[in-house]
Amino acid sequence: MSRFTNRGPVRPFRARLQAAVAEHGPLCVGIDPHPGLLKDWGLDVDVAGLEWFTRQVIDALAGGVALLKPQVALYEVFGSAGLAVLERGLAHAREAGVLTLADAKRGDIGSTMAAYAHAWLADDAPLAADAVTLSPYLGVGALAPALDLAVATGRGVFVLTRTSNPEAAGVQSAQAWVAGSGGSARGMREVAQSVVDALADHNAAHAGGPGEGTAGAVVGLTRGTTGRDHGLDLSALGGPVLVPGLGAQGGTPADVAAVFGAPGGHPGALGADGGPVVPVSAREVLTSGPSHRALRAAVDALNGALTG
Ligand SMILES: O=C(O)c1cc(=O)[nH]c(=O)n1[C@@H]1O[C@H](COP(=O)(O)O)[C@@H](O)[C@H]1O
Repeated sequence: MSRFTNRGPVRPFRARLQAAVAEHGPLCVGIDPHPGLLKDWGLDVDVAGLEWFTRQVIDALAGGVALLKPQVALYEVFGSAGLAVLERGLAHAREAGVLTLADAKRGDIGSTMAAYAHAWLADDAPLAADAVTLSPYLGVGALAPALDLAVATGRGVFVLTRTSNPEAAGVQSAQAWVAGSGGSARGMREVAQSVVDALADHNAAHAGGPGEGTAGAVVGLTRGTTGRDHGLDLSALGGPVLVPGLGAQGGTPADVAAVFGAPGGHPGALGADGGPVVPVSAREVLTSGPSHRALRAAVDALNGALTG
């Protein structure tokens, strides 16, 4: 049965994200159950610990945060039992009314991509989330099954453009020849920018329709970007921007403001219909658990600093 049965028309993911950001602030909290965190929370590093950790984060933060981003890898390490925990966690978050972004970083050739898309974005999929992260190394065009399914089901995708890890620069900053399509011109362009431009073309094709703003970009915040522009032209993106790198990776709320302009989506920085900008923190927030009150306080403090 469709998860949207009896819910009426589905609002596009970006509109739902914008509403959640307006209500709670821009922060996305990563649910990253690292073994060290499980131990710090007094849990065993096993499936029961994973389940308890996941449930506590959701119970503590549903109703207080715009977006939760479970890190799929940290469930996969437990095999099928770990994926079952993730499945139950996604269902619990859905019931609790908090948006979820499955951080699976999928990307493959078209026919396989269709299966990945179904796994994370179809109404009847056990692991369906509100959005999923994608990797464009096989070409942004290869991601079409996911972008199209997200449009059809009112979900979203976040595609890696400039990631927060230093090793990425060699690939993402390389110059690529772009043949030009949609609104983007022919010519040489940074790989990261060519991905942004392809996402902008997708969003432009769905502007004003049910798939508006489906394609988001991941633009990492790192120590290296402090005080500088992120070096991408996001003005035509027309979708949300996920910004990992806060806290454990060295980024601060001041860096978000410096690099992206006003937090939460700034019309001047992203174009009139761009955003919202959604900074991510996992470990920095999670280390304050397992107390629900402390987790919520950590989120409130970060949201305050991001919007202050
Ligand atoms: O797609 C992501 O979420 C992501 C992209 C990126 O460029 N950098 C990055 O750190 N992430 C993810 O964001 C989370 C960051 O976790 P913390 O460094 O603990 O806040 C991890 O789950 C990463 O896999």
